[in-house]
Amino acid sequence: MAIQRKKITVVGAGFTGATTAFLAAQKELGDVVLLDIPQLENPTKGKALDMLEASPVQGFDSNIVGTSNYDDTANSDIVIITAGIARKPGMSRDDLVNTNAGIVRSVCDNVKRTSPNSIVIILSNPVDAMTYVAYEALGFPKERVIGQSGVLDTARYCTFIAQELNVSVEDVRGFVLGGHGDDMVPLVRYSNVGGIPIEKLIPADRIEAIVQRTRTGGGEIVNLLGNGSAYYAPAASLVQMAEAIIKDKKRIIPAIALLQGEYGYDNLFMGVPTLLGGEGIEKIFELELLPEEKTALDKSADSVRNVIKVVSA
Ligand SMILES: NC(=O)C1=CN([C@@H]2O[C@H](COP(=O)(O)OP(=O)(O)OC[C@H]3O[C@@H](n4cnc5c(N)ncnc54)[C@H](O)[C@@H]3O)[C@@H](O)[C@H]2O)C=CC1
Ligand SMILES: O=C([O-])CC(=O)C(=O)O
Repeated sequence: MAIQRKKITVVGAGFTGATTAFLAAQKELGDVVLLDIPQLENPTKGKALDMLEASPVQGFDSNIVGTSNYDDTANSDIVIITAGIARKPGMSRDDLVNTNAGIVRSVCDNVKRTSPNSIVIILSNPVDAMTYVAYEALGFPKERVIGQSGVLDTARYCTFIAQELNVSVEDVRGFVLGGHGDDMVPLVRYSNVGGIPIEKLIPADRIEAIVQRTRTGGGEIVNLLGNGSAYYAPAASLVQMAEAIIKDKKRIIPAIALLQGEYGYDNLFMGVPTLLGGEGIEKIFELELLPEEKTALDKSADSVRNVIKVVSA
């Protein structure tokens, strides 16, 4: 019997979407369909063809097509949603909420029709609220609606720790809990380098500086770019999540999940450590938090709730 390649659709062929498509193809995760609005059909086809023409040089056999027609995305295994507007200097992610909620809803109506069995990963900001919007619009089981924030936030955190100690990023472990906003919660107590707790290696004031820089890491890039937001690290993060699902790797990865009692929150989408495998979110890990950690997480949860209120009103 012929082996069926996996099919990955990336909705939104802008900076994050195009980069994600290329990275996913380079890793041969499956065949990639890149979709944008009809007004951008030719540029989307052009980007996809350009990527495909890199395949003999890079040595990958994934197919990549560009389209504006959801029929071409039919029966995708994974759909990654990057559609929407990005912020500019002076804006918060929450300023995007109304515009992007409309876009994510309309994208999800199409995904529901054409790829009813897919696992959907949402990137569009404000991403915790957009994951809620997608969940409502798709009507899929909660395991199959996942938001991306924790891989990226953790990657930034680990980058800064590795820089501080001048050690390999490969030996740095940690993770970030909470909403994808300036009050996210990097968990210092669970962070280590080669198994050594970072509190034994980095002075407290420097750890605090790293935590703060992580929280505002997206804004740092927005200010440097001047006309858009980060896309290389976000795309790499999406591809790590897609790979965990496609290869059923059962990785422990922080992701935005629907919380129904976990950490004391009900019906809230927020970043928590999850087990990602072939079924999507196969488990949520609930850690015991110190009172100050729980207070910080409550603050982040309140911020997420306030944004979700805007889109559920
Ligand atoms: N959750 C996270 O960690 C991150 C989230 N983001 C968010 O991802 C989103 C995309 O960012 P970029 O790719 O940099 O923006 P971009 O502006 O480069 O690309 C967005 C693309 O979406 C397309 N689009 C708009 N409406 C659409 C629709 N109805 N159907 C299909 N495509 C549609 C646009 O035409 C555009 O090509 C933004 O909301 C940004 O804030 C970006 C980085 C990290
Ligand atoms: O900062 C932004 O607007 C984009 C984003 O979510 C990030 O890079 O963390």
